[in-house]
Amino acid sequence: MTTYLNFIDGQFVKGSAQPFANHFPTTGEVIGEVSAAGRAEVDAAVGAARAALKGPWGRMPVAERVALLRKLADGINARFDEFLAAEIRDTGKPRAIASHIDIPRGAANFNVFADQILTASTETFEMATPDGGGALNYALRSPRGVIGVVCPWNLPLLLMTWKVAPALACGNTVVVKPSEETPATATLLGEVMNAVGIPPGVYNVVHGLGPDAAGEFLTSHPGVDGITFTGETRTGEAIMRAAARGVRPVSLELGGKNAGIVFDDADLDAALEGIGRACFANTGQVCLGTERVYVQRGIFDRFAEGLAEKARGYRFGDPFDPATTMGTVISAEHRDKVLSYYTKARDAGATILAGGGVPEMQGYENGYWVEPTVWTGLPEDSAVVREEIFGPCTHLTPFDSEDEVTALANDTPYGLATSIWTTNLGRAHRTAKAVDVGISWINSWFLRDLRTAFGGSKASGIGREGGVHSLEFYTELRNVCVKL
Ligand SMILES: NC(=O)c1ccc[n+]([C@@H]2O[C@H](COP(=O)([O-])OP(=O)(O)OC[C@H]3O[C@@H](n4cnc5c(N)ncnc54)[C@H](O)[C@@H]3O)[C@@H](O)[C@H]2O)c1
Ligand SMILES: O=C/C=C/C=C(\O)C(=O)O
Repeated sequence: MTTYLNFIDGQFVKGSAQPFANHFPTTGEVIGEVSAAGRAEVDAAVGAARAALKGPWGRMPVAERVALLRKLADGINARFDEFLAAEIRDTGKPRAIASHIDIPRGAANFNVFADQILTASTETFEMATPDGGGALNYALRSPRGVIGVVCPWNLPLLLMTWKVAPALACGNTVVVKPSEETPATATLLGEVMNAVGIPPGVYNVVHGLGPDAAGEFLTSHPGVDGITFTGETRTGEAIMRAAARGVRPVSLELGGKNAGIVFDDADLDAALEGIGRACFANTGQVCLGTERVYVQRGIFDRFAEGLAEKARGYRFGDPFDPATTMGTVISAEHRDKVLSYYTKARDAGATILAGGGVPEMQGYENGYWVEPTVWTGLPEDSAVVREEIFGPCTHLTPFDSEDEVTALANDTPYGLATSIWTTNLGRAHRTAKAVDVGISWINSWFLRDLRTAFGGSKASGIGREGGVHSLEFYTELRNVCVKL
């Protein structure tokens, strides 16, 4: 049985809060115990992070920091199989996903921001002055300080280092609060941090729940200078309230109810492949995923049957088996939440084109399984179409015109992502401009250039991370004016 310890000032330490079990979602069995941090450990972690800013880390030249970031990427890759096994045991996600997405990106994020900080420039302005001598303005970037990092459970390592890498690249120190569902890879990264020579206190991990626990203790701690959060919108609201005390900046990557839009001139096979992944990849637990698809009437029936066939084509099983293409959802509670929407859809009279229940799983009866599901026939104001479910399910609605579908797509409090499928160039760009989201894909989905601005509008978040946008959050930009 594994014990997941907190990582504070370069040491693994037990927490003073009530420990809790960690489950393997595939079988429901307890595989470990999480040593939850109390206020004392969170305070110690923030103190260690503050002290590290004043130590060698705070004085380290950029080139040295960059070399250490690259060693972190190498360190994760050198222990790839350990990180892979840890992520699979925590999430139940198939090896095929964790080995191609989670762990490679979890390592790559450190190289991405090592490159970014090396080439980052700041602005300079010459100005005229009444005496004719002129003046020069130049900008300086300085670290924001101690960053609180609060993470979700769907892509645990990837989404954690998506924040930690730029934070460290910019010279900050971090206190990470992984999701209570997925403690393993953040803990393992502590070992890599020590192994490559990251000074103690630069990277700290405190485990625990959110409200009235490590999450809240961290985000309300006065020693935290900025908070970066990925998770549910309502949690983001709670974190904003905590950050308001002391006027700390927040970067929020929140929920979504993303629309897929398929016009009748789309490449049908490409649209089915892309929308299929957007609906069902990672058992539908991807914030950028698609839980509502609008299909132009001319191809609706063909598309609906094709997507239903995709849903029926997944193979459930042992996530370590390379042949498995769909795993469980993260927890019994989340399974029950997803199945409650399956019930709502059925009770509301949805036409169920595929799935709608729980697969037969010989030998894995206690796993948190749900079937990939495709519905149609519900009104736009139904819960299934309005609310984020975060499972392998989607609702199809036919449409006729471009104006109609952009209105349908925008009729949501969220604004995270969309994918648009058409071979008409003008319509593609018009629709991408008209749909009010942070990220639009045309004839593609989840193609990620990590230099681009990543984030959502409306209830999907505040701020952008990625490329230079991360530097905007993880540094303070200061102007110096010199009289010549
Ligand atoms: N926009 C994005 O990039 C993105 C990416 C991944 C997931 N998400 C969203 O995340 C959600 C799923 O992840 P989740 O269930 O872990 O989200 P969640 O909000 O339940 O939890 C996220 C983290 O917040 C912590 N937390 C909860 N309440 C807190 C509080 N009051 N104070 C401080 N910390 C608190 C949790 O312990 C966890 O570590 C979905 O809504 C999904 O859309 C968004
Ligand atoms: O579930 C949400 C996925 C987010 C992905 C990223 O933040 C990324 O690809 O950088």
